[in-house]
Amino acid sequence: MKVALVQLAYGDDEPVRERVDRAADLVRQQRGHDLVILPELWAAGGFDYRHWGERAEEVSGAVATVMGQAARDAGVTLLAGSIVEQHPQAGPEGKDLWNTQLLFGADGGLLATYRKIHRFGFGAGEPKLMEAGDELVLVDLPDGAGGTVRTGLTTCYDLRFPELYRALLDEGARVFAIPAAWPARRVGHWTLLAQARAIEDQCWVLACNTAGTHARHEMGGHSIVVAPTGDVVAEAGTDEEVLSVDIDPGLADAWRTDFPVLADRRLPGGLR
Ligand SMILES: O=C(O)CCC(=O)C(=O)O
Repeated sequence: MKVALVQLAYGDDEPVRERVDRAADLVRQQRGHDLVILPELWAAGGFDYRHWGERAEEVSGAVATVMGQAARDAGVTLLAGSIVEQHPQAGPEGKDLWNTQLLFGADGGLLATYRKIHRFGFGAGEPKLMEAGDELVLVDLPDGAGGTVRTGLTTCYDLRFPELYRALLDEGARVFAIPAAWPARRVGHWTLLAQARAIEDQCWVLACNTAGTHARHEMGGHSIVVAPTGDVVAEAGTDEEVLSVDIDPGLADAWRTDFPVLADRRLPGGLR
């Protein structure tokens, strides 16, 4: 299964429309891959809270339209990172925005959406402006060999919450796909937690971060592909870069057989 992680770099000086066209061109250049992944909130700006309201759109909006076309032009499954989703019906906290991933099939059709469950910002940014998602999302993605591989979708800060990945594992995940806008200051946590999730759940981790500096936040880059064994198969630097990697989805099951740690899971009585 050939995957491409498009570690987009952007700053405040690039108009959103140009960024969208540039990202679409990068996706079109990935023809031949089975899966292409973009980072979190790359069009609206991962930390550009002030502009989220005006840049919000429905899951059938302008960014989605361009990304669907790019997926179809390239003939790839495209996890187009996330958008600031505006929905006519407000959520339980009375807000109408979500941080929502868009997944397109190779025919350009929208296959799935995932609303970020853990909002980052400690009372500012996401928790102030957005609702939290509350649904696990798993999709069976083409594995490049005529089959499919069960893939769990999560976003950025979700990476800090191992119980979410256990839940995805228990729903059959072999791969975790993780678009992000993770800052440079804590990039050590990012690479370490990506490896931890791969090791503890014996899954592939495909973690696509943002590069560049926007809204006074330097992004960390270091997009990373980690095998179910914990081996780092590829890791980007800090600039814009496309990580192109051939992964064997069957390695998750092979490794679980070789090293059957998941079969030894136990919960003390009170936690069952
Ligand atoms: O957890 C972190 O350190 C960064 C998370 C983050 O930037 C996000 O979820 O947007």
